[in-house]
Amino acid sequence: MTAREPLLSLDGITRNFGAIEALRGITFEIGKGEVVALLGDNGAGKSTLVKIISGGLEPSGGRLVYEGREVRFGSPAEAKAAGIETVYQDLSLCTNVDVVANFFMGREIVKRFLGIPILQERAMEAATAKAIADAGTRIPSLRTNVEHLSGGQRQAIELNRFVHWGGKLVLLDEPFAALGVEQTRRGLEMIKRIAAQGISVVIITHIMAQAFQVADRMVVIRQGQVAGDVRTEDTTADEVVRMITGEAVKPPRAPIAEARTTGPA
Ligand SMILES: Nc1ncnc2c1ncn2[C@@H]1O[C@H](COP(=O)(O)OP(=O)(O)OP(=O)(O)O)[C@@H](O)[C@H]1O
Repeated sequence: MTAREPLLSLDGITRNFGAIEALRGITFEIGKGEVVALLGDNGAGKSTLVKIISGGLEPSGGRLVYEGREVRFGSPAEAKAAGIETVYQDLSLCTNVDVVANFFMGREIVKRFLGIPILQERAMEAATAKAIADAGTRIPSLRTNVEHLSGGQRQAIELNRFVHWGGKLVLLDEPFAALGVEQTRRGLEMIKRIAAQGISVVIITHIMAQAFQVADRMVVIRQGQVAGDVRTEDTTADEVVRMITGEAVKPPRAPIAEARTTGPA
């Protein structure tokens, strides 16, 4: 359980695909400004869970409580409107336009002059420059088409955009899989900076060192259930591996309360 004020609580989330029970009652919380690493073996259910949180899949059962209210996201657009978004490596950027256009995609600043809509290019460029500078991201020129930027720079733009438009929970599924060492280091630093601003982050990673570098808490999923929910400072890589492989469960699951066989006299 998180020590912080919860932003999102998952309560008994299940998801079936036909006869396959991909998620079998997932319960944990994500605190405000907390970085939670979601760990687990292949097929454990991590991606399914992330899709449910971000509106890409509906749960078969259970509840999502977000900012104190039960929610149901029918689509990624609904989750995004609520401030929850999955950032996939550069998939949501338009590569044939520049950084400013990407930053304001669908949210362009337009003023009408004699009834004619005019794009406020300078205002948009200034706002993009400020957001990117505030985040400490370095990009050669905001007028560069995104196709000419590196994978790390594209990811930084996506994250900066998410923060700029009031995002509250960002989900990252193996965000550094295609990045080099230096770009990964910058990406991890950026996650920490984002979290320090009060934004919550869920990161799926198979690389234990990355989880230890960036996460406040680790939630281990095994066969569709939570096998571990621990603060990073209270665990070790060895213990997390044992939770992933099923040799350890932490905290231990509460025994199922025995049914009362005798009623009150
Ligand atoms: N659309 C689907 N149809 C049928 N089964 C699915 C579907 N999506 C996921 N599954 C099954 O649900 C289970 C969990 O899959 P999921 O992709 O969530 O695991 P994962 O932990 O993200 O794995 P990986 O690390 O390999 O990406 C697996 O048994 C998988 O085969």
